[in-house]
Parts: sequence; structure tokens; C-alpha cells
Amino acid sequence: MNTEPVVLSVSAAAALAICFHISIIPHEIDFKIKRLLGLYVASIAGLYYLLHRETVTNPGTVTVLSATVFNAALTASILIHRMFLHRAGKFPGPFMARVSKFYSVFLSVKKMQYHKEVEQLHRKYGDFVRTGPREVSVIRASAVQTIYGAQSTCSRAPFYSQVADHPNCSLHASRDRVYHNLRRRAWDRGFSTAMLKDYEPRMGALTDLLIAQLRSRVGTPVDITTWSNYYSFDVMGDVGFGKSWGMLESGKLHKAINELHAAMALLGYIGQVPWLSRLLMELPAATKALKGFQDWCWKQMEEKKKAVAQFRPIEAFCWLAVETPSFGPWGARAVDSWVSVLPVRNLSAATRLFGRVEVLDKPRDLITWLLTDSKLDTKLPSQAINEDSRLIIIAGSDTTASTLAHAFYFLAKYPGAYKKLQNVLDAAFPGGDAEFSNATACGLKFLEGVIFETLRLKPAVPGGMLRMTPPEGLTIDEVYIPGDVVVSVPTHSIQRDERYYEKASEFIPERWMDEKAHMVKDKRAFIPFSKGTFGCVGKNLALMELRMVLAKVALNFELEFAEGENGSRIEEETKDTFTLTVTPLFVIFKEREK
Ligand code: HEM
Repeated sequence: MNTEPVVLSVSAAAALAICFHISIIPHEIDFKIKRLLGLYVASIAGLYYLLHRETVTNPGTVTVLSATVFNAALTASILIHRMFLHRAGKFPGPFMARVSKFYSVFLSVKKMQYHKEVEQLHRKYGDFVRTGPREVSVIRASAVQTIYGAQSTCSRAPFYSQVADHPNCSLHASRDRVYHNLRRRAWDRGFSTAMLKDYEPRMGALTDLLIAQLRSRVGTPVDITTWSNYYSFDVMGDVGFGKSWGMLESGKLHKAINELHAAMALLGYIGQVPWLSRLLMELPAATKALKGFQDWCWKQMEEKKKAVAQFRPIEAFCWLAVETPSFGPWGARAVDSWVSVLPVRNLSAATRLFGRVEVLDKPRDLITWLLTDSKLDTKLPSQAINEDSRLIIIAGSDTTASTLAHAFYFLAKYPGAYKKLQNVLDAAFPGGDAEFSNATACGLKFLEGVIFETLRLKPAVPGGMLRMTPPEGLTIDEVYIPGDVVVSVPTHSIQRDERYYEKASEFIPERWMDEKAHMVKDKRAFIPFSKGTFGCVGKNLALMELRMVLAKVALNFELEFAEGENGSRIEEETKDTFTLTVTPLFVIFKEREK
């Protein structure tokens, strides 16, 4: 046999593998895997054809040998680079984390509590831990502003592209800052102070429904995790889509929500390796699992689009309010005296001319804000807006439900705190829960303390939000982190760090009040809603929900663990599926004696 072509082919394969690896190092290839696999298969077929044409003996064997050498050389090159030469190489961490991000999958699969695994790694390796080949977790309060602050030069990491590509992705998956800002504007309008005022009574009606359901179960064990889910989903139905999903009414979780939780579980396992989750999501079996929830969300959106098509364009019909006293008897009370209804073509010109202009047919839910934003209208592909419909449900429901369930857990565990909360609320709303207003509740420091302490100890998104360092890298205190490294501050761990909180693992709502303010040593280490450009857009809505439910429940009922419940399951078995998936918590509500 002539060995020359064999040696040539095998050496070329090894050289090609190393050159290929060196050429991809500076690039993000995570979501090009399918194309690269296609290229790989085509190259093998091409090689076979070439060898066959040149009448080399055993072209099949030589092709397999060359492919094997290519694979081995590529693997060796990747491993050597990751272990000894990588730009993130100076950071300590487990050996396997240096080699592959699959180590994080292994840690996630153990108990599906990756946030707790990361906490252990920080205990062992210090403030800067290499949690993946190109990933560093940083547990320093000083890192928060640098990584997440409004002026941060970091961008979103590939993690965010695992469901869909730009520009067909949701707001949450938008990694391009300009595109993100354009979309975020419409979301911000949907969560403006005026809109929150509009949502408050609607949310109040749903809270009253929750209270009525709890009242009908007084004295019997209630799974408050599930009821928190019904509540938060129904709120998002109303605020997000302007319709009722009726879960509070029926006491049943919608089938689509079960499918959502199955999808989130998948994310909990493989979300650590974004390219793999993207590949899996495209497989028919996985798509089928996700499809139910996706179809349901998209159906909600289609219905909404039809309704919005009937909607008068924003800048066509406006109430006009004129703020100058010279405008007759209404002038003095101009702010709430609407003097005319006129068609207006240009809203900002009309505002300049008349002082103040209010839109007559103002959207009353989030989706309508997104669909009618004139700047977004032409630029947003319809898949992107469909993805946003999923985002509203995922981001707005599970997070609030998890926080509510955990707040009830702490209040049942610490009856003294519950009593104190009731006293504070009784003083603020002597006429009972009918008097509740978000404005008054905002001023109740103990209520705020209960909410903040829950968000501190049980942040609904417990892991670090992954960001990519800019090409020039960044410096945190004395430590330089090179460019194109994925960095994060682990929310769960930093919020339990003794350097930043006194008695950090204890539930002490008073630490958020003047009397024990010294127990919060560094407020920068409080990031349950993240921060900056990509921070939570629904924060104020979520806080309003939490205030309202906790206040109305505490004003109406006594609370205790049900028999056989001590909260250990919620502590030990709740899962990190990007948001927390909380285990059932059984409590008993009793009518308050007044
Ligand atoms: C206690 C409740 C909540 C918590 C703890 C929470 C937490 C967070 C966090 C940590 C992020 C940043 C995620 C990241 O960077 O990957 C985020 C983003 C977001 N949240 Fe919330 N959230 C809550 C409630 C809500 C609600 C009620 C909504 C309403 C729809 C909402 C909508 C969003 C959206 C749309 C984003 C993406 C923002 C963007 O990309 O600009 N959240 N949230």
C-alpha cells in the first residue's frame, strides 16, 4: 500500500484541526454549531471523493482515520488551550470547570440547585472563581456596578441567545444595546406610574378573589405555593394581556403553565451550555414539549393583535388639557380638566402647543403598549413580539409567585414577625383591607422589610446574570478580568455574604429599617432585580403585588404551618430553573379575632 497519501491526509487533518481551533478562538461560535457540523460532514465527504478519485487504496479507511485524527487534534488543542493558555486561566476553580462547561451541567443535575453549588465553590476558591472555560463568578459588592450598572461596558452573554436569534428574540434575549433600548422604551411606558395606577384596582380585584378563596379554606391545609402561582398568572393575564385566565376562580393551573414549568426544568439542566439547549430546542421531541406553552402564548398574542387592529392609532385622537389660566374657568384646574377632544397628528407638537395632551384611547395592558409603539411598529419582526408574549408570562409570573410563597414561608416560621406586620397594617388601615392603597403601603417600613428580606434570602432569580466583558477587559478592585470573558455576580450568594450583611443567613426585616440599618453593611450587595439597562422592568409592579397580597392576607388571617409542615422542603428542595421553582408549602389560615 502506498502510505504517502495516508500520511499526507492524516497530517493535513491534524494541522487543519489546530488552525481551525486558533481561528475560532476570538469568535462566538456557540450558535453556529449546526453550520459547522454541516461543514464537517461535507469536508469528510469531500475528502472521501478526492481520495477515491485519486485511486488511493482503501479511501474509506483513510477518510475515517483522517476524521479521527482531526477530532483528536481538535480536542487536544481545545483542552491545552483551556487548561494552560486561556485568558481566564489565572482564576482558581475546579479542574473540570476549566475543561468544560458540562461541569456546570453536572453540578446542576445533582440537585438542580446550581446557585448553591456556586456558593460552595466561592467558599472553597475565594471571591473570583472560574466556573467554566471562559466564565468567572465574582462575589464582591464592588463588582455590581462595574458589571451591571447603567454605565457598564459589559454586554449580555451567549446564554441569552439560547432560544432565538437576534432580531427574532424577546426583550430579555436582546443582546444588542440599541435594539434593546428601542424595545425597552415601550415596556417602560407599559410600567409607567400612570399605568401602575391603572393596574392597581384591577390587581386589587384579583387579590380580593384570592382572599375569598383562602377564606373558603380557613382551617384546612392550603398549598400557598400553588395559590401564589394562580394569583401571579392571573395578574399577568390582566396586566399583560388585558384578559382573565381564571385560575384563581377555578383553582386550577392552566395546562400551558405546566408545560412552561417542564420547559423551565429543561433550562435548569442544560441552560448552562447555551449551544446545546439551542440544538435540543430544535429537535422535534423537545419542540413538542415546548410547543404547548409557545402555541398558547402566541394564540394570546394573535387575539390581541386582532383587538389592537380595531384600536384607534395613538396619535390620532387625544384629549386636550390646557394649562394656561387664560383659557377660561377650566384653566386653573387644568391638570384634570379636559377641555376638548380633537384629532391630533403629532403628539409632541400638540404637547408643545397646548401644554398637556393626554391620549384618549390609552392602552390598558402591556401587550397593547408593545403593539402600538410607533417606533417599534416597523422594526420588530412578528416573532420577536410573540417571544415577548412568552416573556411577560415567564418573567412576570414565576418570579412574583416564588417571592410570595417564600414570604409566607418566613412569616409562618417567624410568628413574631407576622404579628408585628399585622400591628403595623392595623395602624395603617384601621378600617381593614378595603382601605388598602399602594401609596400608603409604600410608606410601611416593616412591610418593606419583610419583602426585601425575602428577596434577599430567596431571590427569585438566584444565579448570576451572565455578562460578557468588553474587548479591553475590566478591573474589579485590584483584579483585571480580560476581554470576552463571561462574568457574573451570584445573586443568592452575595446576598448572604457576612461581609455585606450582619447575621446574613437570618430573616430580620428590621435590618431594612432605621432601627437596625447597621445590619445592612453594603447596599450594593442587594440585587434581586438586577440593575441598569437590563435590570427588571417589572420591579414596581412586582413590589405592588407583594405589598397588596401580604397586607390583605395579614389584615384578614392568622397564619401557621399545617400539620407535618415545617418548611424544610421549601428550603431544601426548591429548584433553580433560572427562576426558582418552589416546592409546595402547606399552611393554615385562620380568621382573625378582632
Ligand atoms: C419579585 C418579582 C421579580 C423579580 C425578583 C424579578 C427579577 C428580575 C431580574 C433579576 C431580571 C434580570 C434578568 C437578567 O438580567 O437576565 C429581570 C428582568 C426582567 N423582568 Fe423581572 N422580576 C420580577 C418580576 C417581574 C414582573 C412582575 C415582570 C412583568 C412582566 C417582570 C419583567 C421582567 C422583564 C421583561 C425583564 C427583562 C428586562 C430586560 O431585558 O430589559 N419581572 N427580572
